[in-house]
Amino acid sequence: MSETILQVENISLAFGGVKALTDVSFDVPKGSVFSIIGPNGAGKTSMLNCISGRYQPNSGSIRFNGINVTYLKPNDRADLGIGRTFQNLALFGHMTVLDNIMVGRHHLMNNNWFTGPLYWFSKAQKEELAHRSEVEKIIDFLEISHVRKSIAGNLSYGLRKRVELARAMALNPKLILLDEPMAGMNLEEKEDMARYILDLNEEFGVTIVMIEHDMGVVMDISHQIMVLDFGKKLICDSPDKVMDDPHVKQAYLGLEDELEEAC
Ligand SMILES: Nc1ncnc2c1ncn2[C@@H]1O[C@H](COP(=O)(O)OP(=O)(O)OP(=O)(O)O)[C@@H](O)[C@H]1O
Repeated sequence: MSETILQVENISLAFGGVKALTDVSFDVPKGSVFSIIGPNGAGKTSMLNCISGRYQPNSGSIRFNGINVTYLKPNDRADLGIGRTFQNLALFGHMTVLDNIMVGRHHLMNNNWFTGPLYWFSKAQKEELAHRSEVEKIIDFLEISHVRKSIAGNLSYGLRKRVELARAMALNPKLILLDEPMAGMNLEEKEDMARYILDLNEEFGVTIVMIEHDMGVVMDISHQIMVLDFGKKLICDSPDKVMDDPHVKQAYLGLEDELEEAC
């Protein structure tokens, strides 16, 4: 049986009277691509936010590599190896691509406001160069070398999404949370992004938890899919079993054609 990297148990979360999540439990196997799907407002982003630490659930627990992270701050979870990208782009638009990715690296740096001024005299310079070389590897992997010095805000949407992935990778995550990585992309950009996600998973061994609305992509690259509906888990299984499930078809009523196509 494969090892579990993320164990989510009985998570419930409410905003006032709105129940965003009700008693949701699931396990993510280490090294897998795990997708969360469901209609609008089903609780997908809320679940990602509970895992990253942006939201604290009202009840339940989240364990990462056996460590209870339920009440840890987002930065502490990042230190343990949980990285993420956002549904709406969260890059520094006025900074270069390179600087945006270096920001993702900062939590791994020992250099700080105190040692920074000693840059030329201390280990800080060496450290900066080592980090820079790691960042260059990521830039090569994601094929964004040609825009490394460009201002992030001036890039096409597809490229900005790729830079965001690069920044999340810079953190050296063991688990990466992707919130709609292909939203707003054309077909070619989607194919590229799907390939990068698969390579990240297969070559770098990073576990992926992804929210994505494009059912074709979800079916193609996921090992497991969890379906949420009105904040509750409907099913969590292999892509084929999920798409055959009558409750899933019911939740996606009106989207049967899309489901058929994806199958
Ligand atoms: N910060 C918040 N404050 C109040 N209500 C919220 C907040 N975040 C989410 N909700 C509510 O919780 C429910 C689940 O929202 P969530 O964004 O998690 O769904 P989703 O499945 O990601 O939707 P979508 O596919 O549209 O992004 C919705 O009813 C939403 O309005």
